[in-house]
Amino acid sequence: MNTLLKLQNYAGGRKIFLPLSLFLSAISSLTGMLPYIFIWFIIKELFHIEGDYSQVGITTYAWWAVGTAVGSVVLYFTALTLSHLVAFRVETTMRWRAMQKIVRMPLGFFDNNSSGRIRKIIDDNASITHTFLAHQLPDLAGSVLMPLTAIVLIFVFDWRLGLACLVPIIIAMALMSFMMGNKGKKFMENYMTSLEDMNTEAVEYVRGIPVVKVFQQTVFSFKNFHNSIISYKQMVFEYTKTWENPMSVTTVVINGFVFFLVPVAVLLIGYSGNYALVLLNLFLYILLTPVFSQGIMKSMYMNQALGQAKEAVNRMESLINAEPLQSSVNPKSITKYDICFKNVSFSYPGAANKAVDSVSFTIPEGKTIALVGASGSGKTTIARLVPRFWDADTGQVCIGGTDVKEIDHKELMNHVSFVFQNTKLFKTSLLDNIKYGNPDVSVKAVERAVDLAQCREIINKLSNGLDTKIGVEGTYLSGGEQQRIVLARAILKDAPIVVLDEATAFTDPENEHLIQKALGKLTKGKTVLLIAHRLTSVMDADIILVIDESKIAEQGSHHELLNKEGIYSKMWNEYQQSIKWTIGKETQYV
Ligand SMILES: Nc1ncnc2c1ncn2[C@@H]1O[C@H](COP(=O)(O)OP(=O)(O)OP(=O)(O)O)[C@@H](O)[C@H]1O
Repeated sequence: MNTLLKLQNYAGGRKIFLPLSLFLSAISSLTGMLPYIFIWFIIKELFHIEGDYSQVGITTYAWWAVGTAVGSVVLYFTALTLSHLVAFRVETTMRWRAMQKIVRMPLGFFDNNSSGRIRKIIDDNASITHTFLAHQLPDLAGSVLMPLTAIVLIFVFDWRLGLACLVPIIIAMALMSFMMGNKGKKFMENYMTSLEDMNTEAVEYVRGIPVVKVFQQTVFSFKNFHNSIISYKQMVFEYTKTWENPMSVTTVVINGFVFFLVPVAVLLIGYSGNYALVLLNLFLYILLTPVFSQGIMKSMYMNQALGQAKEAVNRMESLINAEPLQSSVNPKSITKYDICFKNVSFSYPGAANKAVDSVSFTIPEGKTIALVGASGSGKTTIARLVPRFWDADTGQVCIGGTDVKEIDHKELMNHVSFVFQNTKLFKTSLLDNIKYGNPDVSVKAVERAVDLAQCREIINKLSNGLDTKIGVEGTYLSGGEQQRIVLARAILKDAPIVVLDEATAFTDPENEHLIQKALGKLTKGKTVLLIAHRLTSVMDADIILVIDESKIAEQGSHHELLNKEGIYSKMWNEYQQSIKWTIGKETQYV
């Protein structure tokens, strides 16, 4: 019931259709019982059992039987139409609300929730609620009411045959509640989680196929994907095994009413004077018992469908009700572009240790600060607190003296450009890729950004120039070329604050030279936060912060830090050694 109320919240103006559909399908089920009773009267009249033969009576009963059968079908059809109307509305609203929430989530949310998982949560769960509301719900009323009415009827016509019918019903119900108990609920939860895991791992697997092929591996090399399939298989197999015996007994019992009815009827014929009436009642009960079988089977599937719908709504709501990025009631604008971290600490959700621990520093407007340090020391996390991938747990991250939480989100995004190592180009034209986020800029401005980002020779070698579509008809760019296109996008944006996280990583020397040139144009006169493993890229920074185990360990200019002979100077020496080293021999560093 709770699930139905939750679903109704998404039905908007069609809320009333849900109870209406249930009501009509309930009436349809009751009406569907009437033809059996009219047939009973027809046979009674036909064989002169307890009364006079009446031609008018038979015809009238026959018409009533046909009329109620047709009426039941019409009512059911109307109930289905309403349930479909409400199902489409609920599904659309759920998808809509989930999508709206996703765009309001902190960017860091997408680090921990892969696109595969999010797609699964939204697509699959919305579809499950649709199937439940449109197709299964109308049967809910019927599956409850029909057997209940049938139970009343069997006692009205002959309570002794009624008791005989009750035996298989009780056995089936007991087995059903055993199968559907807590174990069933837990299974549904695990089942949905398992499907999500498999989906996530499948997406990861498909993304990693080039690596799998290069190393001549099979699906078994993708341990997580393989494990997710195996654990899904095991869970479903074990659960199915627990159903094997009770399900077989239930199916036999609910389809074998006749074996319980016939012995009782034989006894009754022996004791009762009116054997014709006993036979007539037996005939009616044999007609009615498939209603029980159907009802019990339906309510069994209904229970399962209800459990699945409940789990689907809960999962959908875990996304819809997720904590979005907090926005200020009186959002402020950015007027100055210095960045200040005031005693900032941050831990990732569920992590035991802080990823950023009491970090304080200032980047004056127009200056460049570089973060260096061992892998996992917290550099990326610090950089990502500026554009609010996450919000600091304690302390403040300020731009121009204003806490980033107080700044209007759009304003913040407009004033910060970030370029990361894993760049993203859309499968559309180069022009659209560069203009992304600035759709109204002139082609002239795009051309200028292309030149500044050292992309001219990339454009010139493509037959359709800027209109060439990426990722189709064999048009692919190298990693370094893609990086330069992304830099053109950032140059066009011309944001006063630039965050660069490993923007030159994994590029060949030729590309690196061009990228460095493009970065020079992008960062000129801007407030820059730069992360780079190659220490030669950071030596010109105004200040270098050395991050060690989530804290600032040292800070100063390149020369100041070298003179300190601390962590930075050690890193610098190791870096020099590493670039001296070549395969097979050591070359002299010049
Ligand atoms: N999305 C995340 N969820 C949970 N923990 C994370 C997440 N991203 C990073 N971490 C953890 O936070 C710590 C700091 O990571 P961070 O990426 O900031 O380090 P880093 O210095 O930038 O490393 P690298 O130089 O390798 O990029 C690490 O222990 C890392 O495992």
